[in-house]
Amino acid sequence: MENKTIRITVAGPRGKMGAETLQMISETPHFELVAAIDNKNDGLVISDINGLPDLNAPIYTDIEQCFSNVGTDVLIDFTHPEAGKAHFEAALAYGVRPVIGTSGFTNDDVKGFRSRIEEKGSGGIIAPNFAIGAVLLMKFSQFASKYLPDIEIIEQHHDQKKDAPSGTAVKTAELIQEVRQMKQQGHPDEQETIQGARGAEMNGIRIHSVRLPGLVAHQEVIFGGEGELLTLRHDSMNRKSFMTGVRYAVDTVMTIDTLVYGLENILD
Ligand SMILES: NC(=O)C1=CN([C@@H]2O[C@H](COP(=O)(O)OP(=O)(O)OC[C@H]3O[C@@H](n4cnc5c(N)ncnc54)[C@H](OP(=O)(O)O)[C@@H]3O)[C@@H](O)[C@H]2O)C=CC1
Ligand SMILES: O=C(O)C1=N[C@H](C(=O)O)C[C@H](O)C1
Repeated sequence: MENKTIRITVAGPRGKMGAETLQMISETPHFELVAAIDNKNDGLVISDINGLPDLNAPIYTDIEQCFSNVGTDVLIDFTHPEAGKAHFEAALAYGVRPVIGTSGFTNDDVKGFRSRIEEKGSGGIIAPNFAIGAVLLMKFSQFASKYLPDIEIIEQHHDQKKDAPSGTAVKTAELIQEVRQMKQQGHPDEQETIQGARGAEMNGIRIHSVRLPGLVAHQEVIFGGEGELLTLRHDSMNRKSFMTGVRYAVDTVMTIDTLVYGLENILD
């Protein structure tokens, strides 16, 4: 049976993830790019922008105007948290289903998204990481943490990343917290002689953020036990690595009436 065409608007089309998403849409027969939301280039079309695919979709700076003019089923957002929150609200107001890849949201932001989706009876997906291997790393880490509860997370990203720690590291710590007894790690009297030396702390787990040119998106979760270490690692070598998950999220969001936070909740 042929898939019904899904009409998609992309927010952040000039960004690293937005541009890759446009390419993925153009290669997916049942996806149609109907518009893009940018913070400039209002009135142009995607093919007017150097380096973007040859697509005729109009660019809007005003998302409400976009949704009033252009019938959209799904909004894909890869921008930054403030814009993502505004875009999420606008999508719900116009009956558009949000698929949000932007990271840097707080716990309260996610709670807010959930209650807004429930009020509207709509469907939405927020995924801190769309790479299948990264989702597996998170689940494997959750499993391992039952047996090896001393854990440190090291996430490594390109130096253009604005948020730290990464959404993936935060989600990993959240998944671990669901099964691991609260535990303060390290020596109880440990002191930092340089602030930040031990990284950020979440639920008793340390998270270390590395930012360097040359990196894309990488994460290690290190488990320490008596006389043994376990290291789980995932590497995204390019941004195509996220596209299988984005495609899957777009198809899935059309079939749900709740907020899904994390791709692990919808993988079979
Ligand atoms: N879930 C996942 O699997 C992944 C998530 N991400 C997350 O996605 C987000 C984007 O990442 P990335 O593409 O690398 O970042 P980029 O900085 O390359 O792209 C962000 C784009 O959003 C644009 N933008 C900012 N504000 C608005 C707005 N109000 N309306 C429309 N566009 C806007 C920026 O424009 P300008 O440059 O003019 O400010 C820029 O073009 C980040 O939060 C990142 O952490 C990244 C990779 C994978
Ligand atoms: O900014 C990025 O690049 C990435 N951001 C997401 C995050 O914060 O976890 C996902 C992936 O790590 C790439």
